[in-house]
Amino acid sequence: MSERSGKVQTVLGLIEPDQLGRTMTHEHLTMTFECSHVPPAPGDEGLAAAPIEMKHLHWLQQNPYSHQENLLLNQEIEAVKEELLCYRKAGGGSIVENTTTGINRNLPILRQLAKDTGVHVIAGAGYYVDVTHSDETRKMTVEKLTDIIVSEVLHGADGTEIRCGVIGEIGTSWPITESEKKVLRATAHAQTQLGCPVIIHPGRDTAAPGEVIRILQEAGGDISKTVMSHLDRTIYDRQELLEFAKMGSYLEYDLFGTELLNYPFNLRVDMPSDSQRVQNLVFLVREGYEDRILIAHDIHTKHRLTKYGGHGYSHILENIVPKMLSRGITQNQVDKILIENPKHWLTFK
Ligand SMILES: CC(=O)NCCS(=O)(=O)O
Repeated sequence: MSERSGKVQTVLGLIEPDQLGRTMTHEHLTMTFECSHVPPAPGDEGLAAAPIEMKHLHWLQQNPYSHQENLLLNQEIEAVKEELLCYRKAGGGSIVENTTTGINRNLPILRQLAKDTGVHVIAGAGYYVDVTHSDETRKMTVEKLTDIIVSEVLHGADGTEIRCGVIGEIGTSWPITESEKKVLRATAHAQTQLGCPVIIHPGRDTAAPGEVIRILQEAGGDISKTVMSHLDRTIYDRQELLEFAKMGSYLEYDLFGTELLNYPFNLRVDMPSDSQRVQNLVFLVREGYEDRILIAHDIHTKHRLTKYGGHGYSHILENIVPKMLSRGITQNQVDKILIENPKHWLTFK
């Protein structure tokens, strides 16, 4: 038993699980996403370099990764603070902030935002995808990576004493690279030592989530305490979804608010609409998975903030929950998805 057992670790310290309230399990409050810049289509260079303006909003919504400035969420601390205050007013209690090494985690800012807004913020330990791994990271052994991840949870990360409360989002590509496999094994070893929650960013291929779970399992990870993120853009076939669900991880639909015709990272993917995401939740609930579902918006670019005409952090509470209820998901099931499931996932063993 450690001091963390039975508790949730926020950037302001340990809290009782019942204090969490409604929780978005996959968001970013400050990060940079330059690693995922997509060159604009020929002819769009001017739009890609122009300041963000109302008249360009539709283009930005359809090409979010082709606009360099849009990838700098770290420039919007004041706007994010305002949005978190709105999130609280809308009934939100907590946010899991998934920014890991490679996309500019900033723990002092997370702590300040938590202090200023009263929203519980849980920070993420570990590493994002391979393209962001430093040479030093690539050379590390699994043991060294494990020690670093454990230390980020026990003692604090990035030279601060601010502690992470989950491992992840741990980034993986497709195919999974050797460096990413080492980080996955280190994640499983750290989870075994700490009894903590884990969250994974899978590569953009239907086979990716299952492969990640197999690697974690072989390294001794606790799959029942692991979240598979971004299922929206990763597994679309219902039979394949059920096969994956049987592996036992939490199933996360975390791109609510993203309505995108061409998904630039995998043009074969038809990004679902919010209505289709809700249909997937209804399907999983009917198949008996209401205890395994988590949802969020994964805000990681400027244009999704209300300041820029986006949906903000309260979209699920204000718009998606009523839609879920109107499609036959009960209030009790909504509470499971937004309160009980996050609580069980985030509580240290
Ligand atoms: C920050 C992050 O990794 N978001 C996921 C974007 S993706 O397009 O679903 O991979």
